[in-house]
Amino acid sequence: MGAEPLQIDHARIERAVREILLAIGEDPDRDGLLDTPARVARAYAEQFAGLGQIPQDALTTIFDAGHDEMVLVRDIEVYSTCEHHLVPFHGVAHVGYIPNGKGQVTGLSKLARLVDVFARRPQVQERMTSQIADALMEVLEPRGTIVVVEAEHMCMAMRGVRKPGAKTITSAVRGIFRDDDKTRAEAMSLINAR
Ligand SMILES: Nc1nc2c(ncn2[C@@H]2O[C@H](COP(=O)(O)OP(=O)(O)OP(=O)(O)O)[C@@H](O)[C@H]2O)c(=O)[nH]1
Ligand SMILES: [Zn+2]
Repeated sequence: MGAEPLQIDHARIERAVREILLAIGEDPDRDGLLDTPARVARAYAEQFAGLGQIPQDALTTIFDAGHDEMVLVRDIEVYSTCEHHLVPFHGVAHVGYIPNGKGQVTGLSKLARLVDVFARRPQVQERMTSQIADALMEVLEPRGTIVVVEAEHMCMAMRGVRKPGAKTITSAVRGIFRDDDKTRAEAMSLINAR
């Protein structure tokens, strides 16, 4: 099942970027900036491609692996865009789940694809973390899921409070990971094992 692909309005982005360049006192017609509005439009189309996607677009492969214990993919590189300042935040996501009684699992790469569906949108880290967990619960119907995201926000590093290196850690636990301390602790020890 796939959603209608989102139509990013390149011409509109180009007009807006030209306006911003004028507003900061730049000359959008100088050589180096001539192609910038079109480049930004292409970059935004990629950065915000997740707006046109739904979790089912990512979790396309579900099969019976006869495995009903924890599956955890750690250190999934994540690049997203802070919706407050439209600058990047980046880090890693750890995504785990325990399959349901039918032993249904998804392809490992699909967990990383799911992360991207939500990362490639204007985001706050907390919502992105919850959305990944909720989508996994909805599509895979596992016994539970855990999502932990560790990220550095450029809006806190390069501007504003200027604290490079500060890490924000968010987590979302559902099902058995919420109800059972031992299961959650097992996942956290796997996530933190270096
Ligand atoms: N909770 C949360 N806050 C975020 C995230 N990304 C950015 N922020 C914060 O959003 C807040 C926006 O605060 P405002 O006071 O409206 O904006 P601002 O004047 O640019 O704030 P400063 O960044 O402190 O200069 C800031 O504290 C950011 O650090 C996020 O993913 N989650
Ligand atoms: Zn920000």
